Order: sequence, then structure tokens, then C-alpha cells
Amino acid sequence: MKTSLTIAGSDSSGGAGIQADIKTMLANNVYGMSAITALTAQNTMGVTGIMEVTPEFLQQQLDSVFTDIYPDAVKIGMVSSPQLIETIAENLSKYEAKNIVVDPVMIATSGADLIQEEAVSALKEGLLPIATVLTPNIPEAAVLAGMPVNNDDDMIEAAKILSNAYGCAVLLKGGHSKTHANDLLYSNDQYRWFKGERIDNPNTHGTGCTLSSAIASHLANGHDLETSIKFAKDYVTGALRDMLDLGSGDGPLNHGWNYNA
Ligand SMILES: Nc1ncnc2c1ncn2[C@@H]1O[C@H](COP(=O)(O)OP(=O)(O)OP(=O)(O)O)[C@@H](O)[C@H]1O
Ligand SMILES: Cc1ncc(COP(=O)(O)O)c(N)n1
Repeated sequence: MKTSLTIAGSDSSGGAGIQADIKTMLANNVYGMSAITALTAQNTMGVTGIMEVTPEFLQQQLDSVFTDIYPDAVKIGMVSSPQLIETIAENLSKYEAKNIVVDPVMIATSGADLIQEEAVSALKEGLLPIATVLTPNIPEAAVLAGMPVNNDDDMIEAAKILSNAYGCAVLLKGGHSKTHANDLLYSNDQYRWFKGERIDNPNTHGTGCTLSSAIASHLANGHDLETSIKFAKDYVTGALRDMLDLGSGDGPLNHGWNYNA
């Protein structure tokens, strides 16, 4: 069985972060492992607390995983401080990690800040250059590329800027678009749209975490990037279409929609 590691924050409500990642990995046929960067006290209505791990404890988790069950792919989600980002960058280089999916988590759907301001430059310096694929949503792409992203042409321009600056593929997700749910892949000076049916579902907590973990799972299983994105997008679309409705706020997806069917 192929293996995948998520380096991310825990979401006590189970819809995003580590919990979404591990469920997604199980549903997409890989053995999932985790290195936790922070605990969040969170539910469908918001985040009420964040407790970061120390860089030393993150280091211990990474050593434990990489020296025993080597991951075939790595997904990186919420990492809020520059020190933790440096620890991850150093270790992924040291252990020669491959198939690295970087989801630059900045703000939760509920509005909470999940990254310190000074961590954004650490992210740019340490993690983007080693990413196989970077998966920003529209607001994150605007911050990272330093330009407004208001339409499809802006999405192409921002993805091109990021791909050229960091030498990685960029999947700019269209979930925040008012008109569609199409994601744009920019890689090797070419772009391709992954078109998605926009589903009228208010419960989208964790869609970004789920998509990036599904991409990592399919890369771990040996698929190329475009095939992995296509399978991952189909998986997220199915999970949204399932119309799970839990909690009073922005609820989670059904990660098991294709599992017990
Ligand atoms: N209403 C929707 N219908 C269909 N697909 C959607 C919808 N909303 C988001 N998606 C898809 O979900 C994936 C995640 O996109 P999105 O832009 O929402 O990421 P995100 O903002 O990082 O997610 P998160 O909600 O975890 O912060 C993309 O493939 C996007 O196209
Ligand atoms: C621990 C953690 N990681 C990531 C997200 C982003 O997901 P969303 O934007 O759907 O809330 C989150 N809310 N919590």
C-alpha cells in the first residue's frame, strides 16, 4: 500500500485540517500519516483557540515518520509560524521527500486567521520552491502573487506569476469564484482548466484541505499530476454533492461518500 503524510493543523470539528486529510487519504486508497503543527479548537461556526506545537516537537514527529514508514507523498496545510515552516523545509530536503503538495492555508472559511503575517515570507522562501504543486484559493493567490484576482484572466496571470517565481506547478482553485468552480493548472508555461459543476451547497468547510490531500493520495499511487487533479476534483465534487448537513455554521463534507456505497 502506498503512503501519504499530512503536515497540518488539527480541526476538532473533523471537517478540515488533519482530520479531513486522513479521511481523504483512506477514501483514496493510501495509508495516511500525520505530523501536527497546531491544535485548533474549532467548529462549523469558527475557531476559538489555536495551540501551536514547538519546532522541536514537529521535528520529532517528522523524524518518527520519515525514518520508519517513508511517505510516497506529502501534503502541507496550516503552518502558522516561520519557525515551523523552516523546520518543515529543512526536513523535507533532508529526507528527500517527493510529491509535495503545498496548500497555503491562510484564512479559514469562517474568517479566522490561520497564519501569522511574518510566516507568509517564510512560506515563499522555504516551501514554495520545493513544492511539486501549490494549491492556493483565489484570495491566497492574490496575496502570494501580489495582484488582485477578480476574473479568469487574473487567475491565469496570478498562476503564471507564481509558477515562474517558484518553479512549481500551481493549481489555482476557483471555489471562491461567484460564477464557476473551475480550477486552473499552470505548469511548464502552459495552462489547463479543470472544469467543475458548481454545487449549490453552503457546507464547504474543508474543501481545500480535502482537494490537496486527494491530489497527494493519487500522486502517491503513481498517477501523473493532471490525472491526480482530475481524480481529486471528482472526489471533492462527489463529497459536496452528497449534501451532508452537520452543525449550525459552514458544515463539513461527507468524506466517505464513495467509500461505503
Ligand atoms: N460550490 C462548489 N461546487 C463545486 N465545487 C466547489 C464548490 N466550492 C468549492 N469547490 C471546489 O472545491 C475545491 C476547493 O476550492 P476552494 O476554492 O473552495 O478552496 P479553499 O478556499 O482553499 O477551501 P476551504 O473551504 O477549505 O478554505 C476546488 O476544487 C473548488 O473548485
Ligand atoms: C486546522 C485547519 N486547517 C485548515 C483549515 C482551512 O479550512 P476551511 O477554510 O475550510 O475552514 C481550517 N479551518 N482548519
